[in-house]
Amino acid sequence: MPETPEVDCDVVVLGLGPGGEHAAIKLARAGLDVIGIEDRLVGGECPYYGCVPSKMMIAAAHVIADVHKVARFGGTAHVDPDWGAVARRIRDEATDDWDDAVAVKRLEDNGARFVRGRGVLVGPGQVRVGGTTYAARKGVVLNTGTDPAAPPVEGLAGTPYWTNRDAVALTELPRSLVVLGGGPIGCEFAQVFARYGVEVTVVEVADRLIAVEEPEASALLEKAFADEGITVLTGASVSSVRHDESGFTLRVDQRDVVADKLLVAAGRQANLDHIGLDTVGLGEGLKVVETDERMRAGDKLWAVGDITGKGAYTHVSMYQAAVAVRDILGEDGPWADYRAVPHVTFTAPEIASVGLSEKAARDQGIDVAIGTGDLGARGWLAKEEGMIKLVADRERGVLVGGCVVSEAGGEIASFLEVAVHAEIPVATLLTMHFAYPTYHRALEHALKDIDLGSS
Ligand SMILES: Cc1cc2nc3c(=O)[nH]c(=O)nc-3n(C[C@H](O)[C@H](O)[C@H](O)COP(=O)(O)OP(=O)(O)OC[C@H]3O[C@@H](n4cnc5c(N)ncnc54)[C@H](O)[C@@H]3O)c2cc1C
Ligand SMILES: NC(=O)c1ccc[n+]([C@@H]2O[C@H](COP(=O)([O-])OP(=O)(O)OC[C@H]3O[C@@H](n4cnc5c(N)ncnc54)[C@H](O)[C@@H]3O)[C@@H](O)[C@H]2O)c1
Repeated sequence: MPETPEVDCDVVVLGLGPGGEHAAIKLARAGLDVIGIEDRLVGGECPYYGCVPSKMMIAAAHVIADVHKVARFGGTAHVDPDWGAVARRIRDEATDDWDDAVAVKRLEDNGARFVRGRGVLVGPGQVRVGGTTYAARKGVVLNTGTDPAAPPVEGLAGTPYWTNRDAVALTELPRSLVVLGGGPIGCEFAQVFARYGVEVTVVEVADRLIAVEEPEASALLEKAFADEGITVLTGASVSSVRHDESGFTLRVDQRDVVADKLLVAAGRQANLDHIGLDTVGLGEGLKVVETDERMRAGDKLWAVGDITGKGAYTHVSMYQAAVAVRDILGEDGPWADYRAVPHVTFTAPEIASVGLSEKAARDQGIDVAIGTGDLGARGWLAKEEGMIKLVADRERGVLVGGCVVSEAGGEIASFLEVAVHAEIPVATLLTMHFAYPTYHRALEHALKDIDLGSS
């Protein structure tokens, strides 16, 4: 038997999503011999199929919808939506027609070596691609990310349903669409397509949209969707899916829901099967890879990104990559801390959260005090509905979480990120100035609403 060719290096990065790409470039710039291995496109889901194209679609859809506000303030305006312009921008400006040549060049220009192919762990610090083994003296950074998951619904597997990867590449829109799953992906796409004139139905098995968020946030989003003519079926159980030349038929509880196209946005599955985890002592069939505060997952192994189960967000993946890089370079932290992880669903209104929800805080046994408020003077001026909900630890007198539902909610929530991260006492926050009439001034009212008692 001929020996498998072996290529030595300091670090192999297996999977080049946002975190893997970041780690490979940082480590190579620090002088290490790095090999990055990617099966599809360098950069992963975010630039080609996720955040970037979806947010381009959202930017366009929100502008289109804003035209309809003219009548509410006085005046008339007319808009002719053109999906072709959005599709061209995604193809040309966001994805280079789904070509990663620029990203590969950036990797190599920074000193890393690149291998295209599917890598499999074959032992601590060892990854095989095709017939070649890449042996990493320091170890492997695992960043294999997720694929769209298909729920086990009868008939679904044999149909030409879409996932996010199809949705971002559409050049023409259907007349009608069912979105299966009312999480962040389903809701963002549902609103974009509805704003471009598609008749949209969202089918969600949970009793509310984006069920990980505060119930008050879900209620506001459901109202906004209803106002825009999006049909939302919550607590809805899909027993079968059929497809023929007239389109899709979903059996939802006791009725049929019919549409031209079906978008499945019912969650993700981690790319952890058949990648050789058993060869590094982790076993097969894992849903997430457990890591310590340095992102170490085992002997000569670090893991970053969605596969760690700490929040499937680009900023988490890149944060974790920076932590792993520090550990690999022998630096002394800071290590991973998830108390103030933010996340934003870019619907209108935007739902932005930081840290713990009320339920999560209570589940942790925290003595919870809640403060709520509306969007204050600016909300009233702009005729925007929204809300602020703050979650405080009464014992420590600090915020442990918060949710802002508002236009630009993600920006307003940066205040809460600082407050939760730096554990600034609520009493100190209340001594601040809050500009009038901003949205963030509404935070002051919600802070005043928190009853910290006498402790
Ligand atoms: C529609 C949509 C919208 C989103 N919007 C946002 C947003 O607004 N903000 C936000 O923060 N997050 C958003 N996300 C989530 C975000 O895209 C992910 O959290 C982000 O991509 C980080 O993923 P990751 O680093 O784990 O790896 P991924 O991006 O999943 O990349 C992993 C890479 O590993 C490669 N790979 C897998 N297995 C192998 C193997 N065996 N060998 C070689 N290569 C392999 C894959 O081909 C892939 O390129 C969105 C996601 C979607 C789908
Ligand atoms: N703006 C952002 O930051 C952003 C945007 C999109 C996605 N993401 C990330 O990507 C992750 C994945 O997003 P997602 O929306 O696909 O997943 P998700 O798991 O967050 O939501 C999926 C939804 O589908 C529902 N569902 C599952 N099976 C179903 C069925 N058979 N019938 C009806 N409903 C069903 C679930 O109850 C859930 O509400 C998110 O959790 C988030 O971390 C982030």
